[in-house]
Amino acid sequence: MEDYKFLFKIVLVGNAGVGKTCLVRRFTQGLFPPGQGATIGVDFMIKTVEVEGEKIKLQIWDTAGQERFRSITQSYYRSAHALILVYDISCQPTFDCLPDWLREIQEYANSKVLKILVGNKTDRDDREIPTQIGEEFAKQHDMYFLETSAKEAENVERLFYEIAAELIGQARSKDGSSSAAAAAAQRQSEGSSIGLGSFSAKAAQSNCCGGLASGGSNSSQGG
Ligand SMILES: Nc1nc2c(ncn2[C@@H]2O[C@H](COP(=O)(O)OP(=O)(O)OP(=O)(O)O)[C@@H](O)[C@H]2O)c(=O)[nH]1
Repeated sequence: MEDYKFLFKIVLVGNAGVGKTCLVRRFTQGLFPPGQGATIGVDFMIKTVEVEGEKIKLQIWDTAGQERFRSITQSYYRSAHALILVYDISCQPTFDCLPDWLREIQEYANSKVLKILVGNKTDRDDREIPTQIGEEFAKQHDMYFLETSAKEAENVERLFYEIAAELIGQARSKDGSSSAAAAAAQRQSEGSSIGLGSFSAKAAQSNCCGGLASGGSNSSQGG
């Protein structure tokens, strides 16, 4: 039987092509998969981590950035303990859409959800959004901030471990009340510590800024 102290749900949102799937794969599988297609609907993966001596199960939901899936993805916001809002530091339109994403979050997520702004693709040398601009936006909107590269594994572990640590802190500080109790109540034995959700697949990519960032193909990824 698998034993863990808390289960936290983390949902990734942001424009198509910013690298949400790659961040999740890097963290859960240690891979930077070539030729990721666009996410259809929602994918989820599970990883158990150890933080401050506690076993924590992270259920990570990777949502589709494409507009046409918005009604599906919105339904996953509500139960999230943390929301990671991702943009691409080399693609201004993905940053310009952040206020729209915040409106969605405001409307559909729990008001106390932990929000993290992530500027991904720091390995690219065609940066359009300076770090400071991202930082300021995050501060204005009461979000944590981190820049990452799924490709080079920069700050990816840190992102998820810091979220886990923060959520543990929150759960402990209101021990006995909603969040800790809810998380503890969800303790249950399940399968392996890393698993791929099955009700979505990857299909042909529609990318941000009109083109593929790194020669992505249409290879489909079974769900
Ligand atoms: N250079 C670089 N490219 C990246 C990085 N992360 C993702 N990419 C590329 O960006 C493209 C889109 O990545 P995905 O992870 O599929 O993007 P997504 O946000 O999940 O897209 P949707 O599923 O459509 O919402 C792919 O070509 C990736 O190879 C990164 O850290 N650096």
